[in-house]
Amino acid sequence: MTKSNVREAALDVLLKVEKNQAYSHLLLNQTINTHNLAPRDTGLFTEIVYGTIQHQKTLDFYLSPFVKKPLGKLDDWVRLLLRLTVYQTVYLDRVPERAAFYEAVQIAKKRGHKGISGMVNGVLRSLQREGLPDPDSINDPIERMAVKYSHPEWLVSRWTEQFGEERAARICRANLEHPKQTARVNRTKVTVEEAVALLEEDGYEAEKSTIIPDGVIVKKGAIAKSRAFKEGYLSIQDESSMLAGYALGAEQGEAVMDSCAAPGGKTAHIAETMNNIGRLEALDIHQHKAALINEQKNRLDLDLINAKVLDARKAGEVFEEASFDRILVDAPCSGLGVIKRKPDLKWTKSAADTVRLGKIQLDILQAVWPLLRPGGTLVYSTCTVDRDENSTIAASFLEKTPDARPDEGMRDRLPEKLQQVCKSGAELELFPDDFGTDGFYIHAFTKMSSC
Ligand SMILES: C[S@@+](CC[C@H](N)C(=O)[O-])C[C@H]1O[C@@H](n2cnc3c(N)ncnc32)[C@H](O)[C@@H]1O
Repeated sequence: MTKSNVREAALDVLLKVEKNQAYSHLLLNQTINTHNLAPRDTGLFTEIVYGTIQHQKTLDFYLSPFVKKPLGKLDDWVRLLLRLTVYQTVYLDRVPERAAFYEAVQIAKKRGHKGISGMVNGVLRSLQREGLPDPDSINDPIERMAVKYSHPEWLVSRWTEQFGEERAARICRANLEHPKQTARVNRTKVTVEEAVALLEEDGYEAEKSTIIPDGVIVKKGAIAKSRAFKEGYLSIQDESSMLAGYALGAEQGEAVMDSCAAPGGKTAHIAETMNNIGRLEALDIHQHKAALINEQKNRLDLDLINAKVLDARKAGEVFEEASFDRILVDAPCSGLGVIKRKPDLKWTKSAADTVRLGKIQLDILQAVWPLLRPGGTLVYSTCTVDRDENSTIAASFLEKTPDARPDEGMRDRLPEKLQQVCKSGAELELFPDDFGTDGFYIHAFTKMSSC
């Protein structure tokens, strides 16, 4: 595939993301497979798609002085072509400006009439001549931060209110970084050292995580294609997500429920910490997603996992009261902690989503609570950075549940470095700028014995 086709393929994906609100990571994988992109093109293609979505607000700020009408009034493909071209010239060292401009005009000629290619050429040349406008010239602090770090204003304003201006800026900056490629070692099969050695033997650049004992960072090579992955020694998982398993602290022989389990990343971790011995019920509301849990179970040889299609809010109709030692509620959430990996989330989610999802989270917590035995542990976790979910929901749950207490022992079950950033013994609010992971939230509760 030529470079120009790579850019056209990127433009097509961006158009689909914008029009259908389709998820970029799914479309990206589809396009790589259907176009049979060579590995060297895959890198540029992925970079252009993610980078353009990630930086779109800043890119629009750069472009708008040079486009006569508001950018929103341009045809979608023209706006996206301008964005992706400026993205390459500003953020990618290896793409010469001349080449990116030339390709953009060629694509515009192919897709539109002569006037459009002339307009694209004119805008790009003016920008080249006059230089990029400076976001620091914006007076309003929220708008300035939103433009500078390419986030929607509602989100910047919300994070500033919830966490202060400095932390909000750090979150936004961290969201623009490239995500680390990380995996969790299946300790029922190999040690971390053995997994790293196997990856290196196969030409991967891998090292132990500095924050998670079972974690591996892979700097070069696709984990999913590795022998170690195929043999079931590794699971692809962000280091932050590995924390839920530690916080739960499930042990061999216990009865455990993972109430929102698909695709099964944390279920598998729990099964590994239980040494594949005991009882592990893994629920998910969606039939097709429960199949993903079974895929993990089979690949990793963790046969204690019992996947079930079930709405956790109805778990009481299926399971007996007080029948579980530990329950994980890794709840559906707005995902605002994973913007680094899924940049479309910041443009598609709204404040209303956090309220709607927060309510579902609370309903699930209350529904599964009776199934926990006295003295047992429930861990509530999300991959969002938002207090309308997370701490507000945890507080509401505690208020409505007389026999629930914060489990102050949770912090001691976490890896050492994470203990230092816990808000209390029972609560961790992990920001994407803390250790370069995704943002994550954990609150552990324990059930009082009624005596
Ligand atoms: C954050 S994801 C879970 C990720 C999973 N724990 C992992 O580590 O792979 C939330 C999951 O909850 C499921 N879900 C949403 N509402 C649910 C409900 N009422 N009962 C059970 N599962 C639900 C979704 O289908 C989704 O798979």
